[in-house]
Order: sequence, then C-alpha cells, then structure tokens
Amino acid sequence: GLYSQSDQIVLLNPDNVESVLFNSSAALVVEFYASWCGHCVAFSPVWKNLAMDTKEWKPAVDLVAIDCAAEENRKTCVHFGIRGYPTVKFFHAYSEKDSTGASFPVHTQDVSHLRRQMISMIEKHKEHWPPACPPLEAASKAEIDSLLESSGVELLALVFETASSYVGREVILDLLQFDNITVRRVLNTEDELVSKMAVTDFPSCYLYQGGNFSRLNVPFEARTFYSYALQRLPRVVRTSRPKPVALDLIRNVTEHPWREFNRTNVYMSDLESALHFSLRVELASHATINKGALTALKRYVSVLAKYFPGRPVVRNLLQTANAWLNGLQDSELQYNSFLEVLNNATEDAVLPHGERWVGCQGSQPHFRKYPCSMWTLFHALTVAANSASDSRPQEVLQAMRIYVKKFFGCHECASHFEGMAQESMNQVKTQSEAVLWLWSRHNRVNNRLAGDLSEDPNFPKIQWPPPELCPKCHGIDNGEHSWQEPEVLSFLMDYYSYSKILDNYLQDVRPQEAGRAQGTEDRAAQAGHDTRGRMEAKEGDEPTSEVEEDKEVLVVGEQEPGGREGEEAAALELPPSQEKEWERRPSIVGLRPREPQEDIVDLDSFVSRLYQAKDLRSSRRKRALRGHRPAPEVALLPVEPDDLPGEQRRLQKRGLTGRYAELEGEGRQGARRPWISVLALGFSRLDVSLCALLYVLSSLCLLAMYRCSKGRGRLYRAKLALP
Ligand SMILES: Cc1cc2nc3c(=O)[nH]c(=O)nc-3n(C[C@H](O)[C@H](O)[C@H](O)COP(=O)(O)OP(=O)(O)OC[C@H]3O[C@@H](n4cnc5c(N)ncnc54)[C@H](O)[C@@H]3O)c2cc1C
Repeated sequence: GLYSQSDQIVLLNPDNVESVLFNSSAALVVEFYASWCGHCVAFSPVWKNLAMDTKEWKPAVDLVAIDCAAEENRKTCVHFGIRGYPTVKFFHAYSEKDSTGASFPVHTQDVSHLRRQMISMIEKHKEHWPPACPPLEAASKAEIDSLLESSGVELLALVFETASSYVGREVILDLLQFDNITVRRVLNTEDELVSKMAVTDFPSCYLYQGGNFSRLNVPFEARTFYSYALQRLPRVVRTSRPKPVALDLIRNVTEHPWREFNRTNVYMSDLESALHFSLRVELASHATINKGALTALKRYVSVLAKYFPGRPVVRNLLQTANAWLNGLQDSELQYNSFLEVLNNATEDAVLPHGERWVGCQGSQPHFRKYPCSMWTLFHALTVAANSASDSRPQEVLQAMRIYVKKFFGCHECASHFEGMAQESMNQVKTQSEAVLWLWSRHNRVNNRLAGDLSEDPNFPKIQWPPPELCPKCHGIDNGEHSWQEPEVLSFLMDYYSYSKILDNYLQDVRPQEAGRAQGTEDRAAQAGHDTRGRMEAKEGDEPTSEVEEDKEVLVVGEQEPGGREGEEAAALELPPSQEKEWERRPSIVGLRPREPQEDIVDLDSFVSRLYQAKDLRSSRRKRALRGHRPAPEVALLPVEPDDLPGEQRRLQKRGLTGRYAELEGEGRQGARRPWISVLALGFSRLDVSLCALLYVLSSLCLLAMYRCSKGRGRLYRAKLALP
C-alpha cells in the first residue's frame, strides 16, 4: 500500500472494517485508493500531510485509508460502491453498519482546503456529535460570561475572527487533547465583547488568566502560532498525562544528579556520550559483525572520522578506528577486536567511557538520552559535512541510514526511518539539501510522537525550531504557517556548528581518569564551574623531538577545591596542596596595559610542572618499550594546526581561563608566553627588549655626558694655559 502505520493513518482491511468504521466515537474520513493508480500515488503525500496536520484532532475526526488494489480488500471496496480512485468518503461519528459514508469531494491537493472541508463535515453532524469534539460554533457574550462565572475555567482563549474564517475552529481542535484550557471563537459581529476588549484585528487571540484578558503575543496572527503558544502555556497539559513537575523535584528521581543546561544549545558531552553508547554498547550486541553490517560500520565510522565536530583527541581516536577498519582484509569482524581499538587510548587519542547526558537529560530515567543524542549527532554531522569542501551530498545521510538499519536498537524506529529514507533520501542533491532533509524528517518523527508515551512532558515534541528560537524560520503564506527554508538552513548551520557546541560537563580525556571522574565532574559542574577551561594544545601527529613535545600544554580548568583540581594534581603526581600553592602564585596582571585578558603565567612553576610531566611520560614510554602497554598519561594534549577551533571558540576559552589561554597560545603562535622569570615574576620578550633598550640608551647618555665634560675640561685647561 501507499501508507504505513507511521503516517498517522488508520489502515483499513476486511478484518477491522467493522470495528473502525461503525459506531466509532470519532468521525472518519476514508480514502479508497489503488496502489497502481498514478493519481493516488500523487495524492498520497497530500493525504499524509493532512494526517500530520490534523493529528491533534484524532479523538474528533480521524483519517483512514484502504488499498483497493489488494486482493483481500476488493470485496470491501465493492461493498462501499467504489468505482474510481481515489475516492474519499466521510463517516459520521457513530455511523451505523449499513452506512456507506457521505461524499467528500477531493478537487484539490491543498491541505488547508481539505482541513476546512473536514471541519465543515463535522459541523454537519446532527445527532451524535463526536463526544471528544468541543463546540465549534461562535460564542456569544452571554456564553463567555457564564463560562467565566463557572469555576472550572482556568484559562480561556478567545479567537476573534470573521464568520468565514476557520482559524478559531482549527485552534479549538488543535487544543482538544489538552487540559486546563478552553478555546472559543468569537465573531467580529459580537459588538459588545469586541468593544469591551477593544479588539481591532481579526483574527486575533485573547487569553483570560488570573481574572484578566490580555492579547496573545504571537509572531503572526495565524492558527499554528496560536495553537503553539497555547499548548506551551505552563498550566496546559496533555489530557491524561501527568502535569510536568518542576525540575527541582525531578532531580530526586533521575539516576544522576541533574545538570543545569541551556535548552538552546548543543552539548559536546551528549555527542561524546552518543559515540560511546553506539560504538561500545549498541555495537557490542553484535559479537560477530558480518559482511553487510561491516560495510555499515565502516561507513558510519568513516563519516564520524571525517566530520565529528569534537575534541581533537576524540577525533584522533575516530580516525585511528577508521584507518584500522579500512585496513581489514577479512569480510567479518569480531566486535571485541574493534573494541580493543576503541579502548586503546593514547595521550592524543581517546574515546571517553560512559554517558553523561546534558542537553539530552530526561525528566525521568526512561526519557530522552541516547536517541536524543543520536539525532543531535546526525544533525551535527550533516552540518559539518555541509561546511566541508570534499563531502558528497548523501554521504552522511546514507551512512546514518545504514547504521540505523543494521544496528539501532529500536527496531520500530529503524523501520520508520528506513521508510522515510526510501521515500526521498535519494532525491537529495546537495549538502544543504541533506541538512534540510534530516531536519524535515526529524520534524515528521516529532509530529508522529507528539503526545506519545515516550514524550517527556518537560520536553514536548514540537515542530522545531520553535518561533522563540528562530523567529525568522517562520513565515506566513495565505494565512498558513510556512517554513522559511533558507532561514532554517542558516539557523541549523549555526546551531549545530562546532563553534556553538558547549563543552560543559565534558569528561576528562585522560584515559585512566575517564571512568572515575564522573562524580567530581558533576560536583564541579553543579557548583557552576565551566569545564570549558580545559584546553588542548597542538602539535604534529607524532612528536618527533623533545622540542616538539615541549609544545604540549597543560590541561587544567578552574575547579572547585578537591574536585578536578585534585585529580589534575594526581595526574601530575603532585599532592593537591602543592597544586593549590601553584595556583595561588602571584601573577602580574594589570601591572600595565596589555592585550585584553593577557595574563602572565608563573614560568618557574609552569616549567617545573612541564618537566615533571615529561619525566613521567618518558619513564612510561621507556616502560612501554620494555614491553608494557603504554600507560595513560597526564592530560598534555597535542593539537594539530588543522584542528584550530574558530576564533570565537578560542576567545570563549580565553575568556574563561585567561591563564591557560596563555599556555594555549604557545602551541599556536609561540607568543605571549613569559620569556624569562625573576623572583617568580614572569617577563615577556617585550619587557626584556624594553629593558635592554633603556640600558643601551642610558649607557649612550652617560658616554655623551662623559665626552662632553672631558671636552669642556680640555677647553678650560687650554684657557688657563694661555697668557
Ligand atoms: C533515527 C531515529 C528514528 C527514531 N524513530 C522513532 C520512532 O519511530 N518511534 C519512537 O518512539 N521513537 C523514535 N526515535 C526516538 C525519538 O525520535 C526521540 O529521539 C526520543 O523520543 C527522545 O526525544 P527528545 O525529546 O529527546 O527529542 P529528539 O527528537 O530526540 O530531539 C533531540 C534534540 O534535537 C533537536 N531537534 C528537535 N527536532 C529537530 C529537528 N527537526 N531538526 C533539528 N533538530 C531538532 C532538539 O533540540 C531536541 O532536543 C527515533 C530516534 C532516531 C535517532
């Protein structure tokens, strides 16, 4: 057939025809089609869009379809007198068994027109009004007054409009699955109410709450904007769903302490958790990865290696894994050997263990997390590929598709996603189209899952990005909401870009610490510290000399006492007290004007730490050469020039930890590091050059004075000698 369950359309067959069509509490609009008929194929996207658009109306009116081309359905179609395709019929609520439905002419592919036609048909109900459907007729002042007098009304929304407008009725139906709010339409001819509330625009929406009416503030006066704004009101909840509880309360029921985060940002911690979960947990259920799955894995890891917008150490590990997979000769793979590659962390290539959800936290343990992070990862990859010059349009999408198909644990999700991919993924011609394809398909999934049990009430599934996040992404066309795709594209390119991804709560990349750092990290993060302070220095792929190794930079962030700070010290084999002492050493910030945020580091201390770290490293390397497995080392991370993050990111980092930014600068420019240190005070090259210049100038001055006085003495002696 042309439809599946995931299209929000009820699929009719001889077995369910009675239970679906007759005595139903909702009205039904049934499409009789033949899958071989070209018109039906052309009409199917319209029917799917209509189903998506009126999903919230289901308790009052639902969409149904039956494929009359299927052998088993023929009798049913004949029974309903179907002669041409597609034919659409309307069944009133509580239709009797002998009903063959009312005609529902379909002369248009315009979804908004069909939607209005559905409303008109509902309004024709004479006897059995669908019980879930609120009154659709316009309300009078007397009715509004009595509504307000009854104590049951918490929130009342009034849509003021002209008689021919459907906006009010559409909003009433959009809100029918939500509690604690009543919506009514009022006509512009209701003079008393219109003048009492000083209504001037039709349509416009007014909200009564706390004893007062106020105009609903929306970007455009249209159905989608009213419905979205009303559904998001704090006290408005889906019918039969518990009220979202305050996040303060939720903290006690989640497995991990709640991490404060900004809903309008992407977090690197979610992306790394997605990598960990997919590569170490999801794949682990495939002890042997055979031919087809191996191809899927190779393509997935290949796009990760190319486009993962993450920390250089993580990218290095992904590149190593990719190279290893590409070098495989066998047609099948034992998962454990791949796991070894993932776990073989070195100082410059690590995939952190464990999950640390931030933007993907759910208000209950079973909400969000991994699937949320996979969407986030996929969006970030399409965006990164769009910025790369050598990517192929479908490269990321097809890799995702095959990964989801072969490995994604949620089989139902995988089959829905495959259905969408088969439908149109092949039509993607450019990288930008790939970004938009994923965005629009994700929105389809959001639409399908809105109100589902899997929806976290604190993170409702909405058509994304909402107007408050991207006002420009929304527009209006003929009174209907329309997406401004160029704006959506530029919004996505910005939202999922590397420079916008936040580093808060990131796991420590030191291999030996990765497992146990969680508790302290969380404490630090909760105390409002930002782990973005950790910097990654750069150097070539392989350190070739001691000089190059010197370019490695300490990775230290601002931490609460006893937290990461102690761990950093442990990694350097320094007692935490010594570490603190080092941190307290004076700096000479503000002695004289410098570049913004320039901060001089105590070079003595820095050098001693660096050498201690180097000693530690070389002793480990020697041990490794003697046959030991290379031990994980301190967090001195080499950074490649290509990995230089954007200026903005760099500035953010500098802003947060000027002291370490100074160190970071060394790896990049060899500049701004204190050149010499006396009595624990650092002096830059400029300081020393100025000193030398002053010294030379004063010497010259003294010399000139000496020569001058010597000349005068000679003159004086000559004068005396004259008679
Ligand atoms: C490929 C795939 C298919 C899935 N299919 C199903 C399924 O069939 N049935 C099912 O029950 N669950 C499915 N899931 C899971 C489901 O989609 C959600 O991921 C899960 O319910 C968690 O939802 P969430 O609220 O965290 O938001 P998610 O939908 O996971 O979104 C994560 C974040 O992405 C951003 N976002 C939201 N929409 C968009 C968009 N359109 N474009 C760009 N960014 C956006 C938001 O910031 C959001 O918080 C699927 C997941 C994946 C990865």
